[in-house]
Amino acid sequence: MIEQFKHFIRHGKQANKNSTAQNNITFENESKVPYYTEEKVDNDTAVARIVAEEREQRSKLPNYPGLERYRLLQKMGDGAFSNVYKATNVVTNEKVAIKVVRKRELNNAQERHLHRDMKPRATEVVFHDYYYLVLELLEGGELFHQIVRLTYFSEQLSRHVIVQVAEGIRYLHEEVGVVHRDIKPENLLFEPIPFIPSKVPKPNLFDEPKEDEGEFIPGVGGGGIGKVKIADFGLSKVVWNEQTMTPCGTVGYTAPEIVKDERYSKSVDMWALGCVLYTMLCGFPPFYDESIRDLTEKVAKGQYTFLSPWWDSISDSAKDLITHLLSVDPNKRYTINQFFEHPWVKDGFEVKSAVSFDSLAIYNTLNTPGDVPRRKDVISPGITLREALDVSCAVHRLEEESSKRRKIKIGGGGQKAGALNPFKKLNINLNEDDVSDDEPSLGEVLISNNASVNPITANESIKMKTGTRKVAGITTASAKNSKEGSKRFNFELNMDKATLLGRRRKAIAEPVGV
Ligand SMILES: Nc1ncnc2c1ncn2[C@@H]1O[C@H](COP(=O)(O)OP(=O)(O)OP(=O)(O)O)[C@@H](O)[C@H]1O
Repeated sequence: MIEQFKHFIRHGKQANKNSTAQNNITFENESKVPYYTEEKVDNDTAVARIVAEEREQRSKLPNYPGLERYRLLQKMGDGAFSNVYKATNVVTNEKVAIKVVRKRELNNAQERHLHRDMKPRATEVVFHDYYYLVLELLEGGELFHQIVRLTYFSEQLSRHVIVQVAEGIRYLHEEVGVVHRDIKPENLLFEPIPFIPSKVPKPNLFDEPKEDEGEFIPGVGGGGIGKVKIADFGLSKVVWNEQTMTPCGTVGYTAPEIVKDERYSKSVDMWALGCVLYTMLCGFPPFYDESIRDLTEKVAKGQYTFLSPWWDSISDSAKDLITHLLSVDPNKRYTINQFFEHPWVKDGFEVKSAVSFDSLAIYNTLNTPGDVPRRKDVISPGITLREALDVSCAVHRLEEESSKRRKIKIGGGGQKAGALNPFKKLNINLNEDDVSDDEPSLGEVLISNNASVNPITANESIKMKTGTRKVAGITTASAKNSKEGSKRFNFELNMDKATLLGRRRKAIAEPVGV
C-alpha cells in the first residue's frame, strides 16, 4: 500500500497560538504559514486584547429570574440556544454548573427548520424565557482540550478515559434505554486531578514535542484527568420497546427484530466510541478529508488506516478493538458488552508492535522541523477535528434515521447489512467533477432533507447548522471558495477551532485499497 501524503501541517502549535479572527491561516499560500516572525508581536497584542475583552465580558454576568438561589461565577460555555455557567448555591455553598437554555431561540429555530412551509406564527409572549439545568460541575472542562494539550494519550490514559465513557454508555444503553448520539471529545467532561511529573521521562518518539503526561495512578487517572463524564444530551433519544412501551434495556424478553433495531440505534454510540479512542491514541481523527463530500464518503465506507509511524508503537490489541468498533456494518460492530469483554479493556493487555526506535530516528531525521516534506497538493489544514467527528457521527445518525423511514415505508423488514449509502439520501453526487461551486454544506443538506421528518431529526439538523458553530464555518468557507472557483471546501484555522491535526503537525495518508 502506497501512502499518499495528502497534506502537512507545520507548526500547528504556533498556528493555534497565533491564529485570531484577523489572522486566519490557510496553507494555500506559503507566506501565511504561521512561523514565528515579527508579526508575532502584533499577534500577541491582539491575543492579549481578546483575552482582556473576554474577561470583561465574563465579569458582566446576567441575573436570571428564578435563579436567585445561585450566584453565577463564570461563563464556561455557550451554544446556539444556551449558556453554561459555573455557580454556587448560596445556601449550601455547593458548586454547580447551570445550563441556561433560551426557550425563544430554541423554539424559533425549531419553527424555522421544522415547518418551513408554514407561515411563521406571531411571536408568542414568553413569560418564562429560560429553562435551567443545574448540573454536577466538572471543573476540568472538555476532554478535547486535553488531547490538544497532550498531543495524544498513552494507552493507559486512553483506557482510563474510554472505559469511563463506556461505563456511561453501558448505563444509558442497558439500564435506561437511551442512545446519546453525540459522543465526541467536546462532550466528555472531566474532574481534574493533581499532576505528578513523570519520574522517568518518556522518550519523544516523534519530531513534535509532547507534553509530559505525568505519572498514571491506577483507579485515579493521569495527565491531570480524573473522573470522566458524558455531557450534552441534546441529541440523545430513548429507544422504546414498542411492544411493552418501555424504554429498551429494561426488558429481557424482546422480539429479535426489535433487538436488532435497538442494536442499530445504539451502534451509533459504539462507532463514536471507536472514533474517540482512535483520536486519543494518535491525536488525529480516523476519518479526515479537506472536502466534506470526500470525508462523508470515507466515513460511510469506513475508510481509515492505522497510519505509520504514529500507530507503529500502539498495541495490536488496541487496534483490534478499534477495528471492531469502527465496523461499517452496525450488525457486526461491537456492542457495549463486547467492548468490555475485549482483552485491551478487560486485562489492560498491551503488546507493543515491533517498532524499531532506529526507524523512528530515521523518520525524525527526515522530518526535522522546517524540513517537512510537502507535496504539490498541500492545501489548507482543512476541517478541524471537531468538524471531522461531527460529520462522522452525523453520517451514522442519518443512516439510522433513514433506515427507520425505509422500514416504515416498506412495512417492516430489516436494514440490509452494510447497506450504508447516505449520499443517495443526501442527493450527493460523489463525482467531484460534478460538484457545483455553490453546493450546500452537509449541514444544510441535512436540514433540507430532514426538515419535516420528526422533531428529533430536525433538532439534530438544527444543531448541525447552528448549535456547534462548526457547520456555519463550513458554509462560509464554501461560499468563499465558490468565488475563487475552487471545488474544495477549505477552512481556516482559528483559536476557536483548535485542531489536533495541527498539534501532530501531520500528514494524513489517503487510505488506499481499504
Ligand atoms: N456539567 C458541566 N460542568 C462543567 N462544564 C460544563 C458542564 N456542562 C457544560 N459545560 C461546559 O459548557 C460547554 C457547553 O455545554 P453543552 O455541550 O451542554 O452545550 P452546547 O451543546 O455547546 O450548547 P447547545 O446545547 O445550546 O447547543 C461544554 O463544552 C463545557 O465546556
